[in-house]
Amino acid sequence: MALRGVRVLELAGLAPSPLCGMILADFGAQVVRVDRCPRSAMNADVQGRGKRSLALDLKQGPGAAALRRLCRGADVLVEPFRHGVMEKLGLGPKVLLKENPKLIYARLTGFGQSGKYAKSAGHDINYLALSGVLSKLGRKDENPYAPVNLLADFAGGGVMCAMGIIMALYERTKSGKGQVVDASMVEGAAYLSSFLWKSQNLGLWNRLRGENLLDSGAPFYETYKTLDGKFMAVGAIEPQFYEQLVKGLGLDSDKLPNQLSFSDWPEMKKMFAAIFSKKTQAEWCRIFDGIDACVTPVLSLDEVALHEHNKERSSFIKNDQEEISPRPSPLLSRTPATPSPRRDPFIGEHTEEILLEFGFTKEEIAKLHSEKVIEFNKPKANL
Ligand SMILES: C[C@H](CCC[C@H](C)C(=O)SCCNC(=O)CCNC(=O)[C@H](O)C(C)(C)COP(=O)(O)OP(=O)(O)OC[C@H]1O[C@@H](n2cnc3c(N)ncnc32)[C@H](O)[C@@H]1OP(=O)(O)O)[C@H]1CC[C@H]2[C@@H]3[C@H](O)C[C@@H]4C[C@H](O)CC[C@]4(C)[C@H]3C[C@H](O)[C@]12C
Repeated sequence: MALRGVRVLELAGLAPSPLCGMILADFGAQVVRVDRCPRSAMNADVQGRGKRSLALDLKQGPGAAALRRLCRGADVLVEPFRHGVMEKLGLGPKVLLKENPKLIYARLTGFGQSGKYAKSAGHDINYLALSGVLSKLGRKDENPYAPVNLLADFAGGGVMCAMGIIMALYERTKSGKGQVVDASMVEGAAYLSSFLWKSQNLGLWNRLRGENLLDSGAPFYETYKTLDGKFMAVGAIEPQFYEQLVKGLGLDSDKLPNQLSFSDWPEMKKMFAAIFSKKTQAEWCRIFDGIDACVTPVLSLDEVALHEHNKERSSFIKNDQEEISPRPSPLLSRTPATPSPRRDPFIGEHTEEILLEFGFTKEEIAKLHSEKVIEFNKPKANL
């Protein structure tokens, strides 16, 4: 696997950093999630695939010292806290990079390691708002709408951070040096949305939110409800695909307004909606499958794995617990990801084995355990 042999320490955080760690684990890295200790009531990380868990109290001196020792044997550290927390623990980049100059020290935050908000709390919607991107999302005459926590937390956060780590690992193969990856979700969300800025002069965004080509303004770039209460997604932008769409709907384009006649779009949408509501999703699929009209069914999370296209590519996988989730992407031809089929780790499940691997003696481990700096959580063997 592409990242085989890379040793990652992921300090347990909320959604973004766990995705970053899971991506690295899926592509072969050995990821140790450092969980808080004493253990919190529930494990909030639902992206623990392929990771192992070490429960370590960083607020106790021996706990912070233990993490420093772990970092001396690691390639990557991912920390998900607001700016200044690691420094307060005596675990800032200056300390850890001095002890291990090859360490990739990834800092995944909302606002970055500097600036007015660096120490402020926030969540996806706040970062998306500050990036400018949220202002472009939403339907006509409605408030801006954040698409779940996908754009800042995951696309602009976890994925961007993983990309930064992998770039720093590649650079290290030439320089032999580590560095700090300052991954701000505000900047990550904005960066992946560069198209919004770069296409300003194309006339794509001249109108109010929800009245443009790609933001639910156009009748040919929209979702429509079907007779059975499901939906079809229409993305027929180019004239040749739009022509196929019109034909599939049983209309004659010669009798319709010009495709790009903005003022006619609202009426066109009503007409398309009325037509789509007359047939079931399956009936529309029989009409549009196989023709270039850019029309696809809106599938639920339960349906995706059963769709023939996704089945043919094994785009969704099942783990030992019969849980379905997306296969890691992209698909590398020679060294594909091999996502673990095992359940996610319990907090502290691997504390002892990890410390032994990193050179701690049994006596040292016993002392840390007696001082409640670490916790063990060996699951009961299934009898
Ligand atoms: C699923 C829900 C989340 C959805 C995603 C949401 C929409 C997001 O946007 S997540 C992205 C949040 N932002 C960032 O990650 C940016 C960077 N991080 C931060 O800005 C902050 O961490 C923060 C704002 C997110 C949180 O601030 P907080 O003050 O809590 O923490 P920090 O200032 O960073 O400091 C960390 C402190 O912790 C100490 N620490 C860390 N590790 C250790 C350790 N190993 N040992 C000892 N101490 C440690 C560190 O020293 C710091 O201490 P100080 O503060 O004293 O310096 C989920 C959203 C809410 C979840 C639910 C909730 O948490 C309650 C339950 C908790 C339970 O455990 C699980 C079930 C919950 C119901 C839980 C369920 C879900 O996870 C949520 C709903």
